[in-house]
Amino acid sequence: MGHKEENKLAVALIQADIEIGSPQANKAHLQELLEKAIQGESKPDLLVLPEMWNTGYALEQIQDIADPEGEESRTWLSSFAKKHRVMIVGGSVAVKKGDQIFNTMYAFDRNGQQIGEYSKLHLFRLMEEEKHLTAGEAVVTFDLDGFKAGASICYDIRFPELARSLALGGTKMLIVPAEWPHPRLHHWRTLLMARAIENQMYVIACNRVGSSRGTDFFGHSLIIDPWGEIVAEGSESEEIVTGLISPMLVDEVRGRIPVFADRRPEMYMDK
Ligand SMILES: O=C(O)CCC(=O)C(=O)O
Repeated sequence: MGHKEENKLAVALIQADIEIGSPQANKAHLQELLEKAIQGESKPDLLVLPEMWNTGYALEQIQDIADPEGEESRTWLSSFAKKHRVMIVGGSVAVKKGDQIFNTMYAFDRNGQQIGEYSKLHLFRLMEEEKHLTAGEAVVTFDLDGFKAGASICYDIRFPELARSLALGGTKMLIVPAEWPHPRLHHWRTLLMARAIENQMYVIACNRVGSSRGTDFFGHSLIIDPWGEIVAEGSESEEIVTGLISPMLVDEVRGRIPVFADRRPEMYMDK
């Protein structure tokens, strides 16, 4: 399956600033950052973008500026992936389908083939997402160079059920694009850490930076290994956060503390 030496994958998180309500400016800016990411010393295998990078949280204009069927975003991401033989999890984009708007992640393999589409399951009421967006209806995984990855967007990480069901389905890495703001840095780091430790999987989380309409986004993109160790963490400024992951470590950690074998699903009050 073309695994790199020692089965490691080089991951680059595009911790970008996003201009609210300006899809074209954002695409042009991200193009520059993606070019920069692949020119680094070791070329990444996987690029990850932040949440809603096309529009930001311009919810009152979203009907006018969301990408119809995700067509433009998908064409762009797919051709970048193919040209540079790199996998991309394209953060998420505001997508218009009929008169509904979704917050949707698209994933591409090294041939530019789309291998995943996931729309945010849990809409964030604090920002009135539910008034403007339609929730996704599916839990989604895709294959990244032979390793199963699971999709999750921002607020989704507050729902351990989603990450757990992905882990039970064989996911080895949880990919989390976000626009997570101050003052909830503590929640962001702790929830991501918990999802990694309890599910014994990698958590790969790309948050935006910058400010929009009085909200400050803190970056702190994170790559956390299945033992809960931080492989890489971003600052609060725009940057490309890189780290090497070794999905084989997931099996090792799961073998060491056999949490999945020790579960008592028949006892849990979630029926
Ligand atoms: O849950 C949070 O605190 C932040 C979530 C969020 O900003 C989002 O889902 O867009």
